[in-house]
Amino acid sequence: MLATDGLWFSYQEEPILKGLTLDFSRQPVTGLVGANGCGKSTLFMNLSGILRPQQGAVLWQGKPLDYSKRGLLALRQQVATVFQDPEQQIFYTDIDSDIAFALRNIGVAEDDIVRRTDDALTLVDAQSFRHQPIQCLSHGQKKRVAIAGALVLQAKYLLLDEPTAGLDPSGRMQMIAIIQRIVAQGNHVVISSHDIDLIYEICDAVYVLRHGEMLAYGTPGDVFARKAQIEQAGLTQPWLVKLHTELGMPLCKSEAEFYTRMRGTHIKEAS
Ligand SMILES: Nc1ncnc2c1ncn2[C@@H]1O[C@H](COP(=O)(O)OP(=O)(O)OP(=O)(O)O)[C@@H](O)[C@H]1O
Repeated sequence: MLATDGLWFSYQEEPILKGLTLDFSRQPVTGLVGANGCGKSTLFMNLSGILRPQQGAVLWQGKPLDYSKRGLLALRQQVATVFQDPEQQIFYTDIDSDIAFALRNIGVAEDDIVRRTDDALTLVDAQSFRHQPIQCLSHGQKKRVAIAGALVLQAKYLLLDEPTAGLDPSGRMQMIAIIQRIVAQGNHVVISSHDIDLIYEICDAVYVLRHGEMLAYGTPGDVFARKAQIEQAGLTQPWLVKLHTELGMPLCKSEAEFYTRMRGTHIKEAS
């Protein structure tokens, strides 16, 4: 269980996160949305133990986080964070060494390292560029290497900060498929993103933050239907929700579902 209980965090004297009580274990994929500066990255750094709340707690497996070196090492094997900028997380020039780095650090046997690295690279579709130097990779490819570096730990929770930022449409679709594969393996994913359509389509639950406070929580369909509240948070509704609220079209979870339902409607009208 990964959660927060009345968490307050300030930089210097400035409160940024204000009494957040959130639970990321309720659903496989939880979204975190809010305007620039509302505290999403700060929350991720609290969840991964990089920052420590001044009041309240991060709860891991039902207990307040243990900030000892040992406690944090154990946490980071179970809760892995992939930050927005992949350059922040890549240390080596060759992909295999970079991904194996964390496993060597925790003393995993070499045979296991080879197997786990191979599995992680397959999961993120990185086998085709596995032997290229990292500096020759595109932004999207580096992002996938950074995710593989987190997956290799076999963490139960993956925190993804802006997973689709800077990706072209096909890179974005590939990222969605990767996230779905990670979830299909029984893991939890928390996604912080300004890509509101991604959050709507891929998440099972969404938290909306505003100035460090929780403004709303619920299923994407419920949360994004509340237009005034979404605008209050500095956000806009996903396009599929706009079609529903503005034009009365059926509320669909994905583009594919929308086209299927619309085709069905047209066929009925034509006959
Ligand atoms: N190291 C720091 N020292 C002081 N203030 C900081 C620091 N890092 C972030 N802040 C401030 O904390 C607030 C929240 O920042 P944070 O990066 O968590 O927001 P965010 O929701 O992730 O924003 P974005 O959507 O732009 O990525 C902002 O007002 C920011 O200026």
